[in-house]
Amino acid sequence: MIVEPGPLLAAINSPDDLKKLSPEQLVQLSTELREFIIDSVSIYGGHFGASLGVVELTVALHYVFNTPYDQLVWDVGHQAYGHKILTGRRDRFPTNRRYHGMSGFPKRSESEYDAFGVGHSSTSIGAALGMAVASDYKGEKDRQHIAVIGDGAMTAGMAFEALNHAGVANSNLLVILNDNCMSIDPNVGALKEYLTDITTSRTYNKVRDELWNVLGKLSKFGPNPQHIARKVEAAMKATLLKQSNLFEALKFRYFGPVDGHDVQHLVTILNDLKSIPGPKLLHCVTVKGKGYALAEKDQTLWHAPGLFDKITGEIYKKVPDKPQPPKYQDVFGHTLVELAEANDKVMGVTPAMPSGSSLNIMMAAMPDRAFDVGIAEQHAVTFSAGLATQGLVPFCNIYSSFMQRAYDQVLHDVALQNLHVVFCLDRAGFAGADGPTHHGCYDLAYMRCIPNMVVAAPMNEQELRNLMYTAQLPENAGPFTIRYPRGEGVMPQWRTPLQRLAIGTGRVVREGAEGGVAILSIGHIGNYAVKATEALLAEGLDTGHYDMRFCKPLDEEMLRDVARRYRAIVTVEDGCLQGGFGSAVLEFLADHNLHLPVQRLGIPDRIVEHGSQDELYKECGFDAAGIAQAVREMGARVAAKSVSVHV
Ligand SMILES: Cc1ncc(C[n+]2csc(CCOP(=O)(O)OP(=O)(O)O)c2C)c(N)n1
Ligand SMILES: CC(=O)[C@@H](O)[C@H](O)COP(=O)(O)O
Ligand SMILES: [Mg+2]
Repeated sequence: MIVEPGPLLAAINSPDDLKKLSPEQLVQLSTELREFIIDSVSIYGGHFGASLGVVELTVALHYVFNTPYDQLVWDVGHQAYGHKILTGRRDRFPTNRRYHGMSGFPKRSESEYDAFGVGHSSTSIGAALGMAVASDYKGEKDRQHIAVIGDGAMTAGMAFEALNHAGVANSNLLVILNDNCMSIDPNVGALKEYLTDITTSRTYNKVRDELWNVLGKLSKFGPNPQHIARKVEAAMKATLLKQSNLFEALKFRYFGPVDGHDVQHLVTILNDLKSIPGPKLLHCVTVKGKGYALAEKDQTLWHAPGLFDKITGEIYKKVPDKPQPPKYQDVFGHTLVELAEANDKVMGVTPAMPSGSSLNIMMAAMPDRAFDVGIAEQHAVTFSAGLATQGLVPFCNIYSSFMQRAYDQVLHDVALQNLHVVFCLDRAGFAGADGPTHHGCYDLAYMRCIPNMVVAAPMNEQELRNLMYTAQLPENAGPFTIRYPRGEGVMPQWRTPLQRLAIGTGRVVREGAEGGVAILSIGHIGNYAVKATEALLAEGLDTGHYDMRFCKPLDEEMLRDVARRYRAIVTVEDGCLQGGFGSAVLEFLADHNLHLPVQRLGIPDRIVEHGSQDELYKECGFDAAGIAQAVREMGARVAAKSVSVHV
């Protein structure tokens, strides 16, 4: 099905075309752009509410500024669909987030209009400031630099680090704060309260109302005391908002709050701001999901709803004919509550992903023991460390790729002090359609090299539960990482009894023929190895399979047995090959003089783009067919070697 753009939108192939419209036509264009996004996302999927919320802002920005010469940086980039459509990518939209298709986020390699590659939050101000300082250096005085950042992204330390720098850099930087009072879930924290306060101007309104009343009652001010009051009010507003304004305190000129859905007013304001040099912030108030009633109402659900019927609003769900396995994230969420009910030391922490991690289950059941700390991965880790110093056992759940932000905190605040923090890294391995910014490729490698750290990955729901149970036991006090992928596991009946696992022990999935090949897998990808061994058996190749469960410490006894029994090994991980699980196996074999050929399967040393998880496993050669092929090749290799030795 093709989505037809409205007549104005159909004629826009670049911002130059947009600039031919009159300011009055921008209202109609905004309606058409919004319709196009609704139609497209309903059919092709992707992020939804955030782009709807910035339609007018997007139109106004490209209308007023001279992009791409003026540099426009979108924070996170999940709201940039309108930007992509107006900058020559309208007709590519059906490929959005598809394998080999357009990226769901701005990407420098995709368009000159994408000034900065994004996906992770809170980078926009720093990047735009870097561009602004570079322009200063090059003498490009006329060049504008704009960062569009949401209220959620503004909660991160990185955003404040950049504001702190920009305030004294005096470069030509415009920060647009897109304040819709939402993150993916409702935004949290004191900054949110502050923004709500200045948006509704509670303090100012209160003082103004009191003054108004007093003056209205006093006849001694003359026939129209409220005329005087208006003048006083204007002066008071300027003083009150200026003196107490956080951004003004950081040496930004603060403008707003303004209605972010009034496109013509936005054009006027942006034109005015263009001529004001130095750091300035425009506070826009918008509605996430604007223009699609259901998305305005349930903003979390409609952040990225999947495919839906745009008329009825029904979100399509596959109706299975038999019970399906749950998502790993839900197993985490329910199991954590179970553990917390039995152990009053167990706590939960998420940096802004309560729904995505399913920590919201514990937040609802035990609100005093589960915390959304905002988009603040570093803080989430150090906060967890603080809890642990007091004998509590925090489960700090962070998406694997977002944890990259908090590496020093894991090392410095947790591992060095050997604190009992359990890191649950969701979205480990390929994240899928979100692409390289979100793939959790590196965690096995980056966690494995940290002293005191246990690193484990479950192959199924039961193992996730058992690992979580094991991790919180007092005997395992110390840092403990459990990583698992996006999506479903394999066990429809997943509420298995909780069992302690001995640290550093694997599990024999299948004992293969002696002298053959053994597959060593870590985590959920082991299920693809099961399919491979079944296919190989049908060909007469009886292949061993070991679910190692722990990347650190490795099951050394199991490895010695494997080295004795088989003549070659294939390791499989949905993580980077450099320094990951396969590397750990190689190190062990080398360190113990165990000489047998090893083929490592995993994520190669290059950027793997977006696509479905299965497409990416295939691309990297570790789907079931790829694993089976590697075993065949290893089998042939050792067979050839033994023939030549005997000859
Ligand atoms: C470092 C990092 N942590 C978490 C996320 C996940 N994430 C993506 S969008 C988002 C909410 C952003 O809220 P806001 O900036 O207000 O934008 P809105 O969706 O409201 O437009 C979150 C938490 C991320 N992309 N990057
Ligand atoms: C933009 C962003 O970072 C999130 O919206 C992310 O796409 C969520 O990913 P999941 O769908 O895996 O929770
Ligand atoms: Mg927001």
